[in-house]
Amino acid sequence: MVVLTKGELEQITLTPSAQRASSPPPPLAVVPEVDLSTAIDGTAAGRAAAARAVARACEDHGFFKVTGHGVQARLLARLDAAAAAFFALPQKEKEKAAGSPFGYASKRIGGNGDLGWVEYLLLGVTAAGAAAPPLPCCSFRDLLDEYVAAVRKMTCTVLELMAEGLGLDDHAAFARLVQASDSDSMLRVNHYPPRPEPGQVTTGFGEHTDPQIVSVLRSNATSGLEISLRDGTWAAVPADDAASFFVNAGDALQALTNGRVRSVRHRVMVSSARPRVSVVFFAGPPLRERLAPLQGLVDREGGRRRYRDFTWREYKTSAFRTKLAENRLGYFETAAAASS
Ligand SMILES: O=C(O)CCC(=O)C(=O)O
Ligand SMILES: [Fe+2]
Repeated sequence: MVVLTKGELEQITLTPSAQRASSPPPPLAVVPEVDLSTAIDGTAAGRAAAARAVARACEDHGFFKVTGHGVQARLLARLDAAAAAFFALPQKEKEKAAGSPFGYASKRIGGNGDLGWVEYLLLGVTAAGAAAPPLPCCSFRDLLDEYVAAVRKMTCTVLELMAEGLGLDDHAAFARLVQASDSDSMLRVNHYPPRPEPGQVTTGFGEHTDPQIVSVLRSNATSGLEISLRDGTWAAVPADDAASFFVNAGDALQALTNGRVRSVRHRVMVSSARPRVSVVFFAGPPLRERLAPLQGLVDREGGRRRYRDFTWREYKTSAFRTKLAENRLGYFETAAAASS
């Protein structure tokens, strides 16, 4: 993997609160693991077991690891190599792909002053694949399309299992939103260079919840990701083996499930001697989609509805005005949820 030597990231001045010079890292998270192969090519009983495992992992943690997903290891290795080659380009070259909201950016996350020790490519995803700006790097663009197709398919399998495991009659309730030709999904490729000062820990990506239904994430087997547990403490996600994916529930799923699945707060802390590269597929609904807690799940709570209806466009407009760390879903809570 590539290390930036004299990049512009090194000129970021982060606030002292973004640094963690001496405090010990948080304990390791126990991340549930679901083997999708039993659902993809297994028996009905295997599928039912995988559905239960996905639903349990969602309800307990909102964060889990999937293996046996069927996405080819060769594709993942090629993507890692292409991402490393892109971020190793001279700054001027990378900036040819700069844009807002999509394209290359460094250190600025969103439009409200959030900074991190990160540079990234944010891409829209269309029915045909990744809507990338012209990228000054070889075959990156074609690979992104291939990757999006494979990961979207796997994400939809996970979402079908989730609906099944949560006991919904409509097993396509979540997956349909991501399969729609106008689904508002995105892909982000993040690069966190190692810190130049030994022992220094810096915020790579400040704490936040992801807006979409789920985010499906993998990295180059490098640590840094941390999740907030139900009691509010932080836990470090053990580095993955570069062949598995992590699934992270987002705000849209929390609303659709009437709060039964929690959108997991997470952040990336950078200390490692290795650069971290992560690739995140954000599976979102169409902008026009009206999201409301699913009736079957509201009924199970004695009719108590925790979120009011909102279109995905409304959520995004509202979230766009906030800082990264804010509780963006709070704005859509009903009085019943706020008082519970
Ligand atoms: O780099 C990571 O592992 C997580 C990044 C992240 O949370 C995001 O892009 O939303
Ligand atoms: Fe995130």
